[in-house]
Order: sequence, then structure tokens, then C-alpha cells
Amino acid sequence: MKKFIEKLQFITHDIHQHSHIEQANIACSAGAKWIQYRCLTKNDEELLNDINAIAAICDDWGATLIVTDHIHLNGKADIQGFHIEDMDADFVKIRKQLGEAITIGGSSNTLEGLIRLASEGVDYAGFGPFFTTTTKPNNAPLLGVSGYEKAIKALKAKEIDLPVLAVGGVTLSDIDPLMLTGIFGIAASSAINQAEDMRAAYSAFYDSIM
Ligand SMILES: Cc1ncc(COP(=O)(O)OP(=O)(O)O)c(N)n1
Ligand SMILES: Cc1nc(C(=O)O)sc1CCOP(=O)(O)O
Ligand SMILES: [Mg+2]
Repeated sequence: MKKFIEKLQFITHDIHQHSHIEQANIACSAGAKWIQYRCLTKNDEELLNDINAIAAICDDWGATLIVTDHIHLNGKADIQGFHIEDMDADFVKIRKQLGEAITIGGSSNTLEGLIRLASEGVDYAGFGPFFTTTTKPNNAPLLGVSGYEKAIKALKAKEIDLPVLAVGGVTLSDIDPLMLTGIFGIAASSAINQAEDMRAAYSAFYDSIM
């Protein structure tokens, strides 16, 4: 089943400047169509309060809502998909649990990981880190532009059709060289939500990528 996958996924984060709800609202009002609510610090009641508010915003703006992990919340709010951060997760089992209609994203730091994600039927993969990021400190080697070039070439050679998003430390000036590698798109958080003018930062990303 084809899912709604866009070239730009905006990822919310715990930051002092804007709540997750504010981040989703600003991004959607600037044109975001694909939001990942990434909150790993709240209990279920707090998560559902946020998710219900963000789902209503997404509904108003025609955006698709992905939630990071927390798959036990499936069916408890208007969530269109889940991004699973556990790279060793059994995606076949998760697909059985969530069903065909739910978008499932996975993460990888390696080509081998991407190949496994594709074979287990994820709808898209976050592949990173592109560069250093404070959003989630990461010990994996930085991929740089050449890491994407190599991985996309290898996926093509194997005729694997998996939408790959570059993630981790992506800034506005990285978009053009990254998109030239043949990736499907970009997932970004801090370059947008930590900008002085978040709406302008989202719009600049969007204009550059579309
Ligand atoms: C689109 C997208 N990509 C990646 C992540 C986070 O992935 P994570 O599992 O944290 O990756 P590593 O830090 O282990 O490299 C995400 N939430 N969304
Ligand atoms: C959740 C997450 N993990 C990442 C990693 O590289 O491990 S990047 C990321 C989200 C994107 O972060 P930003 O755009 O702020 O660098
Ligand atoms: Mg990470």
C-alpha cells in the first residue's frame, strides 16, 4: 500500500523555545505536510494530550502525523504512522501488529541496515547521521554527502526501491548537494525549530527542497 511520503519531514523535539504543539503548528502553517512528533520524555497521558492537539493541527492543514516509537498508542489517537528508532526491531512483527494502512519508518546508520529495512517492508528510512547534531548525540560515523552517494548507488544496483531520508545535522545549505545524491528527501529538526524565526526557517527548507 502506497503511503504519504514527502520530501521534507519535520521532527519536533523537546526544546525550551517552543512546545511540541507550537512546533507542529508553526511548521504546518508554513506548509509542512509531514510531521514526526518525537517525544521520549512524557507519560502516556501527556503524550496523548500532545498527540491529540497535533493531530487536530495536522488535520486542519492536511498534514500527516508520524509518532516516534510508542506504538502501543496506535488506535488511541489520529496517528498515521510510527517511526521506530530501535534499529534492531523486528519490522515484520511490527507491520503485523500495526497493519498495512499505517506508515512505518525505520532508521539506519549503514547500507546493510537500509537493505534489511527494505526487506522487512518499511515505508521509508531515516539514514544518518549526515553531520553532527545535538538533537540526539550519535556515535555512528558521519555519512557526509559521499555516504549518501554510495548508499543510493548500491541500493539502485540491487534494485531496492526504498525512500531514504537524510537525517542528522542537515542545514539549509546541505539540501542541494544531498538531493543530488538521489535520496528521496530530508528529515530535519534543529535547523528549523531552533531558528530565531522558525516559520521562515521551515519555508526556506521547503522552498529549497521542493
Ligand atoms: C526520519 C528519522 N530518521 C532517524 C531518526 C532517529 O533515528 P535514530 O534511531 O535515533 O538513529 P541513531 O541516532 O541511532 O542514528 C528519526 N527519529 N527519524
Ligand atoms: C532523532 C535524530 N537522531 C539523529 C541522529 O543522527 O542520530 S538526527 C535526529 C533528528 C534530526 O535532528 P537534527 O535535524 O536536529 O540534527
Ligand atoms: Mg538519532
